[in-house]
Amino acid sequence: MKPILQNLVEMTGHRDHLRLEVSVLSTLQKLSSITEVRALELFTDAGVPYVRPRTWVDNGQLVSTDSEAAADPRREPLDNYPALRGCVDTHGESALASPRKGRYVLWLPVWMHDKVSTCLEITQSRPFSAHKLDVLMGVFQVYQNYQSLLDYSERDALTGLFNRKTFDEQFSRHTMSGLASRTSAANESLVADESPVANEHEPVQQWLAVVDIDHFKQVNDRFGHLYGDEVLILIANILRSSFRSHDRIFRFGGEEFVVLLRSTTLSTAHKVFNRFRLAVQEYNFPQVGRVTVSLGFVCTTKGSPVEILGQADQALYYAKEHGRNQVCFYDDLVANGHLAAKVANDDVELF
Ligand SMILES: Nc1nc2c(ncn2[C@@H]2O[C@H](COP(=O)(O)OP(=O)(O)OP(=O)(O)O)[C@@H](O)[C@H]2O)c(=O)[nH]1
Repeated sequence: MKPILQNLVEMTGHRDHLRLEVSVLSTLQKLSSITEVRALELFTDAGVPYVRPRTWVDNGQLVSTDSEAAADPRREPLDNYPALRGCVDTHGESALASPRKGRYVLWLPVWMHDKVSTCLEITQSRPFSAHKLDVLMGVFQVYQNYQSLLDYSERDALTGLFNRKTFDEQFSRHTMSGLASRTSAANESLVADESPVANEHEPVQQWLAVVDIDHFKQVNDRFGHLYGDEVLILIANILRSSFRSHDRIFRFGGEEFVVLLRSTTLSTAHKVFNRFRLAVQEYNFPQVGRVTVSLGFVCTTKGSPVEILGQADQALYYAKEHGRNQVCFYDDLVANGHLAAKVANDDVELF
């Protein structure tokens, strides 16, 4: 039992979901008779449920992918795993596959806010004994509880979106990995492989948008803070339904939100940001009626996190000063002479 305890201590030392996942798999892998461990990601694409490996053992090492799930060539329809599909549909705790050729597979879905996006898969060469299942479930429970604690610390209490602290961590990591992929020739094929097919004239890139509710102070002043809070919750819901699951949405504080749009072209970015703006404009907010948002966005490939955020903010304030309820792209504003490009200042470091 001692090695398991040591592994649990190591596992709960992580402050990152993916590292925690690797750590739990490494713990499970060390148990006797286990031949294979994987973490599967469950997601839907065009209404069809899929599953793909996110962490698995390769040459004796646990490896993970952070690539876009929908574009992963290893994805399979969830229907290929009937026992797991049945378990997910019935909100089950675990599922055992029918044994095939001496392979016994156990699935443990990770339920979070009544949703499942991760499932651990444990394979062994003989049937799972009751004692073994007890040990596995014990380790899994610790992992699941710790995942939800981590999740809680990463989110804003009012809207359930990721908070500013999480943005700071994820965005600096995102810009660092972007820099690495641009400077490392070895990484180029990986990045190309993981991105959706680009239009030959339009590169696929990442985009950062800052969203701010227009005249939100008036909402609070006229209807009170409770209605103001409800507007924030409803806009967070519209944000969640307007973007894809691998995009990231943060509440930055007050009535300001940030969206990180992954792997898409400039024209698609314009389209989806405007689609979100129109969805807000058309929504009938209880008591309050109509609310609008302004949005400034920029590509995340050039500059430090501070510069990128500053440029999106400049575009947002341009939108605010020129009528609100609109989407402005920083590069267009600079190209048309409406904004002066900010001079890069590598000395400034806020992250
Ligand atoms: N209800 C509620 N209000 C908040 C919260 N956080 C910030 N606010 C309010 O958001 C308002 C922001 O007002 P301003 O920064 O003046 O901006 P605005 O009225 O939206 O005007 P523009 O941005 O110029 O369109 C203030 O009244 C804050 O009190 C919150 O969590 N709940």
